[in-house]
Amino acid sequence: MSIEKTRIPLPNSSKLASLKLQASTSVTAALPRKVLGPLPSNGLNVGLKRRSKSYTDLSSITNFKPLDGLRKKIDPKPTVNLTTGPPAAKKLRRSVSTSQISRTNVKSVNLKKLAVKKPVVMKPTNVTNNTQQTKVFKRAADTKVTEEVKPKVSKPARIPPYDYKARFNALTEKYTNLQTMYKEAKDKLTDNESIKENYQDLFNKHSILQCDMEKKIGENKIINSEKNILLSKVDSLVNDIQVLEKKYKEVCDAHEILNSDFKQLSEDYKNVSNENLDLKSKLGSAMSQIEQLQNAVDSYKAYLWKNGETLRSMHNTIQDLKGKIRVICRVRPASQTEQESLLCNISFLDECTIEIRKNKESLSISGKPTDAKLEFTFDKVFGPESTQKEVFEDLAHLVQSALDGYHICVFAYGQTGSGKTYTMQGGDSDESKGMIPLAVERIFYAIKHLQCQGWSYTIQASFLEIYNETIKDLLDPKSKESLDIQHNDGKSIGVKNLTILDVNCAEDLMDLMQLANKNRAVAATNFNEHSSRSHAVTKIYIQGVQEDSSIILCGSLNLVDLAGSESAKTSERLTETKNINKSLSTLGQVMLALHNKDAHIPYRNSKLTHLLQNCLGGNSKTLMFVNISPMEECYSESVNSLRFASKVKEVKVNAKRNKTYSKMDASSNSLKFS
Ligand SMILES: Nc1ncnc2c1ncn2[C@@H]1O[C@H](COP(=O)(O)OP(=O)(O)OP(=O)(O)O)[C@@H](O)[C@H]1O
Repeated sequence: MSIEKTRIPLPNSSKLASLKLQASTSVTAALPRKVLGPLPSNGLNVGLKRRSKSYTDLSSITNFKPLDGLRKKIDPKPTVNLTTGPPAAKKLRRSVSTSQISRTNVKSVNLKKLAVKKPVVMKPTNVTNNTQQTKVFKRAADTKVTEEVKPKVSKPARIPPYDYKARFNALTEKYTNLQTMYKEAKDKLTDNESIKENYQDLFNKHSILQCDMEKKIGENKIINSEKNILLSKVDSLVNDIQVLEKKYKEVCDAHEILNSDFKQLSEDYKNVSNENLDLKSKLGSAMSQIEQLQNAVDSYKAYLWKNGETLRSMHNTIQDLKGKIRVICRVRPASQTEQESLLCNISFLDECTIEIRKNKESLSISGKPTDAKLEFTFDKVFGPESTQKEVFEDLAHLVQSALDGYHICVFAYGQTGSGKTYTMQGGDSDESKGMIPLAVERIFYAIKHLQCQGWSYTIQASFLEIYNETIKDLLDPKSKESLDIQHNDGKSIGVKNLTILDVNCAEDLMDLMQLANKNRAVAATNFNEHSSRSHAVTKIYIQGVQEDSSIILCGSLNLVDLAGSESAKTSERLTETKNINKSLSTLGQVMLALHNKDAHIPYRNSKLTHLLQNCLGGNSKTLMFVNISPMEECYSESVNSLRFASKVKEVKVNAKRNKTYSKMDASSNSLKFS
């Protein structure tokens, strides 16, 4: 906006007053206060007040209507809050301030000039841009500076009242100025409206943005909480990572160790592989050697088998030469209680001859010359000092014969208390083991060795006693089954319903023997506190199989502990003693008949001889122990026993080996003897 100073002639006082009123109204109305702010005290009003007289008539003359229209169009109450509005409002405020400054300058300059009667007409020009505004501002500022300096300006020439033309021109110019201002204000109003619209839009956007912001704040809170959760997770993850790092380090260390171990093992594996290859080649050569050796072993086995057979036959020939029925005499030692009693005078002339006679003192008491010096020869005689193992040596050969498929019968004969049970069963200590336990041990010892030659053996056992001519199963004493003697296939003799149990080791058989001993009939006699009052028969069944040659050998070992012979006169149990003596005398008759080679052998006269039929006169090798008591009071019984044993020794029987070549029925539990 440019301002041109024009000297306007002052109107008369009435016109001036109306002009003053019109001007003040139009200016103040044209520039809304809320937009422009309060008018300065030294502004237009002041100027107009001072010049009220000169402008009153002017308005009535010119009827200056454009101001009314301007007043109506300008909104007296703009709603824009310039202090808090959006940037568009600030822009408006800035532009308004600029125009205000311009307006103030107009007032401060022009109206002051009016006051000094030098009216300056402000000729507004279209302000199109900020540069022009700035120019206006600068010019106004320059003007202000000029005003502050208060330079001495020459007063404009006063329009004389009569110069209506000049006054009209001035007023026209003023009108033009005001019109320009009106346009400006209108533009600004338009701007205001657009600004208002913009503001409204912005406000709406602001509201939307605020809502969005609130939403975002809410979201932000959620995000924050999530962030916190994530942060705590991150912390825990960091801890986990640290732990994992530690573990990773440990694993790395372990991995390194394992790597080194692996390398070492790889090297070892290589070495072992090489060694393995060497060994494989060696194995190949060894296998061929083994094959050769196997062939050699087979041929040696055959050779050994032949030799074994030869050895067996030679062994049994020797046994046969010794006699089919062998008799061994054994004199027991006197017990501590018997030491002071009179003993028989027994001499052992050699290992087979025994001399017995009555004690010298007893002879001298009788006063008669004695011829009671009796001499007996047996296969072996053993004195009181002999041990169980020494006695067993002869029996050991017969045990071998049983393994070779022979039936062996060993029985102890003698007076009660003469040491039969001791000889057959023995005592509790290892050294005092009798013939039965020693024979069992020898059987299992021999089986182990024979296994190397391809033999496999099955061992079974049964225990019975003949008491008062009744057979009792010692492994099942309460059995009510009838235990009768029967001939199996017309060859072997057995007992019906007798318990026969498998035995896998020597200990098994010893346990069975102890059980049988508990069930055996025992009573006190004059010569023995625990006298056996029955004949006890322990039978061990032996079956050997050699798979290569399909040979089956069936042998048996019958170990008989006879009841002690006793004088019926001295016995308290007559029936028992009679039965014992009867069976023993039948045994003597059988031996005599066998010795005499009688046509009839009275085996069936007693259960004992009937059961031992095959052992005494048939296909069997027999060993008889004749036990002698050293006591002088037993002299007669001892001599009787010795005489009986001598008879038995003279009996000749033919033993046969029980050898078959048939395949054995493996499912069969019981053994069948041919
Ligand atoms: N060789 C021996 N060494 C040591 N003691 C023996 C010997 N022989 C027998 N005895 C002892 O003599 C006693 C009688 O022996 P044992 O019981 O064996 O006689 P028995 O002939 O069986 O008698 P019975 O016929 O009455 O049963 C027992 O105490 C036994 O220990």
